[in-house]
Amino acid sequence: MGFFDFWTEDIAIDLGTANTLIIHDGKVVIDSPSIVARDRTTGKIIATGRDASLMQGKTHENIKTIRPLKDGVIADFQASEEMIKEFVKSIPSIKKKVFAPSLRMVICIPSGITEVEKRAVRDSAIHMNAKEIYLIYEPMAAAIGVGIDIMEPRGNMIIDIGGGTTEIAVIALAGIVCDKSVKVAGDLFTNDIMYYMRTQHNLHVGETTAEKIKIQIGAATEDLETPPDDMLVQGRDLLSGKPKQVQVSYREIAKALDKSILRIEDAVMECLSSTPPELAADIYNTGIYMAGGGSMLRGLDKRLSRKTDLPVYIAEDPLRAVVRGTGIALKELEKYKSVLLS
Ligand SMILES: Nc1ncnc2c1ncn2[C@@H]1O[C@H](COP(=O)(O)OP(=O)(O)OP(=O)(O)O)[C@@H](O)[C@H]1O
Repeated sequence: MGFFDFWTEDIAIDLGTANTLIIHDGKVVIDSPSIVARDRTTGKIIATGRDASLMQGKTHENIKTIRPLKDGVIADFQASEEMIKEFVKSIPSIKKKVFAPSLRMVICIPSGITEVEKRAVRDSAIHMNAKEIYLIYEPMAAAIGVGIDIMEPRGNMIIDIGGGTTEIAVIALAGIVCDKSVKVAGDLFTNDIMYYMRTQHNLHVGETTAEKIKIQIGAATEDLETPPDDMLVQGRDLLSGKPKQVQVSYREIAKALDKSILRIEDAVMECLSSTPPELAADIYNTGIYMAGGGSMLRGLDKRLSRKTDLPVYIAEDPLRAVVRGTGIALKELEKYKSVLLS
């Protein structure tokens, strides 16, 4: 270990549209919604992560909640930098330090990201005192995170359904052979539910409530083997303006999400049809792996399996697969150098 290594901390970041996760010393030390709350009069950030997320939809005119990432990329640079700084500062072993350490970072990025967007991620890391920065594509990180040996001469398909994007990739010999990134994921599912409640029940529900509906009774198909019970949903009646409650079934939510899921199905089929035949033969044997929070939507694995005639497996801890893979790449930098963009 060099002298200056005492001042260097290694961190792996999954900077997601919905959640930011950080691994430090081999452990997940931050797992928090990607949200900040800003005081409009002073311009200062007054809450970050979970605290800011509790304020969402309940703020007055002096407070604004911001989600700094949109569709997997940084949309508000200042807010995103301040958010990551707060997260890094709150890591217990870094908090104890008198001087801010310099950082060696591996950050994962969507595969459909542009050069300008990559530059923005790098610049943000530099402003945070990062002296070594590596970027890794999300599907690659997800594949490592679910335990796929990406170095092998064997094709594997991975689908990462996050908050802003769904990334589909075929990986072999440590490279992405073909990929497809669509802006259809958890956030759009939530919007679909808000729209459905407005148009079918005349009920205006907020984003937080719509996300709760998605998690509690959301489904990708109307024929679930073990369906969840109906849910009572409260919101504001669009006609009378009064608070109102309605009962909603998973079948209704499956209908509400159908169009978005069709778009994911199409993207998967497109990726499969551009896969070279030898790799397609491998995928026939290995099946498809899914990661990301969106992959937990009930029945989505079955629906994709029916569509592709392939077995579909969901990662053990889908919300953490990407950060786990990013953390492994950080730990074994030499081994994974060929998949890291420096
Ligand atoms: N049980 C569940 N069922 C359906 N969706 C879920 C469930 N749990 C979490 N989600 C959704 O998963 C999404 C977040 O997933 P994840 O943390 O993987 O995304 P992200 O990495 O922040 O996004 P991106 O990769 O697009 O930048 C959210 O939209 C959330 O509502």
